[in-house]
Amino acid sequence: MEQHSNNKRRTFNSVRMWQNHSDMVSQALSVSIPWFTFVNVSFALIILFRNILISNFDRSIGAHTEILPFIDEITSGIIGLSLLLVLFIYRLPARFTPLCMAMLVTISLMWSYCSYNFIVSWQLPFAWPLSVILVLTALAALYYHPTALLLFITPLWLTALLASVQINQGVNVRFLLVWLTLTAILIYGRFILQRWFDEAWLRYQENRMLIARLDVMAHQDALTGTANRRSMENFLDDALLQAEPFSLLMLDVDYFKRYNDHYGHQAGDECLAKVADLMKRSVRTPADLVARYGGEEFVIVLPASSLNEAAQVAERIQTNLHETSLPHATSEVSEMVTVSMGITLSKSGDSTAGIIARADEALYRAKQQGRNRWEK
Ligand SMILES: Nc1nc2c(ncn2[C@@H]2O[C@H](COP(=O)(O)OP(=O)(O)OP(=O)(O)O)[C@@H](O)[C@H]2O)c(=O)[nH]1
Repeated sequence: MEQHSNNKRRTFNSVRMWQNHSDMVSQALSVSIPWFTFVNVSFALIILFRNILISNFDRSIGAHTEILPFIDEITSGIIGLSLLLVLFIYRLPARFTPLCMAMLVTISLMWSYCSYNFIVSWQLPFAWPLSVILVLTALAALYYHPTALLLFITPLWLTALLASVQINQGVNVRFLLVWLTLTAILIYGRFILQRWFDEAWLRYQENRMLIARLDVMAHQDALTGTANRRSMENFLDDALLQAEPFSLLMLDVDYFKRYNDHYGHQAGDECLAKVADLMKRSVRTPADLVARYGGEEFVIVLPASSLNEAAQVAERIQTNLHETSLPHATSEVSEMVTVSMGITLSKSGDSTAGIIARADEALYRAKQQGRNRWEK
């Protein structure tokens, strides 16, 4: 039975990948952080191997070469920290812990230091696009996580402004305009991306509710709210795979044709729903399965139970039925609605059809012996 519910849970979980919004954010993080790292590591490697990629690069920059070894250490640090970040995201359940935040802000500060020196000390214009690409990468990778995004882009973005003030010895209006335009592009872009993310979450939730509704429709009997025949057969298949024996009751309402003929089909429906409710109240635990087998016939499966326990459930059904006192004026056995039941115990090598057939035979005997009773 455990396996049955596990199987069900597994199927359901594969459909419901995200339990909540933060699960969705976690999944997005685990997908985008490797790419974010790839961009950071690639840029850091380009800087580390600059003299191979551009001959005599270090000699061409002239002044302030004493900080070059420090820049190399910093870019190596960026590579190390970026790889650690991926590792953390995969080891932890893909959430931004304070440690990940600290790593992110450190990477950004390291880049800020590099780009400040590229621009201010060596007057290298390619440092601007480097900052812009890094910021746009962060936007694409982290737009759904505002704190992480802000932690990464703020130092870089402010450094770009600071470097411009330094290099121009004051505020350069044209640069300020470009900087402000890029800031607006960033903010607007994040807003649009976030809208798509929220839209996707909304659609996902709607689909989840729809799947849950379809799941109920596929496994439940609409009239009585009990399990339907298909889910009963699945339950039985699983129960037969377990080592522990279980018992099964088959129940049929006595003289139900006459009930319908006398009270009408709609009253018949109501009677079946009441009998089903009463059966649900009579079983031992919610793990016991009450199912509508067809028409006015029901099946109860009692996992890990003996024939005696099944007999106790049968007795409880009869007592509850007696207390409920549903009138049945045309029954030959009572003035109230009664039921007949067949009980059987599972055997090794049993099949679903076999155990149902045995319960059916026992039910037939109960009918033959006068109804309003149970037989095993
Ligand atoms: N109201 C209603 N009647 C149903 C439903 N499904 C089956 N029935 C009726 O249940 C009756 C079953 O009748 P029979 O199989 O002859 O059995 P019975 O009258 O209960 O007699 P015994 O079982 O021998 O006691 C039929 O008249 C079916 O139409 C249902 O969903 N709603």
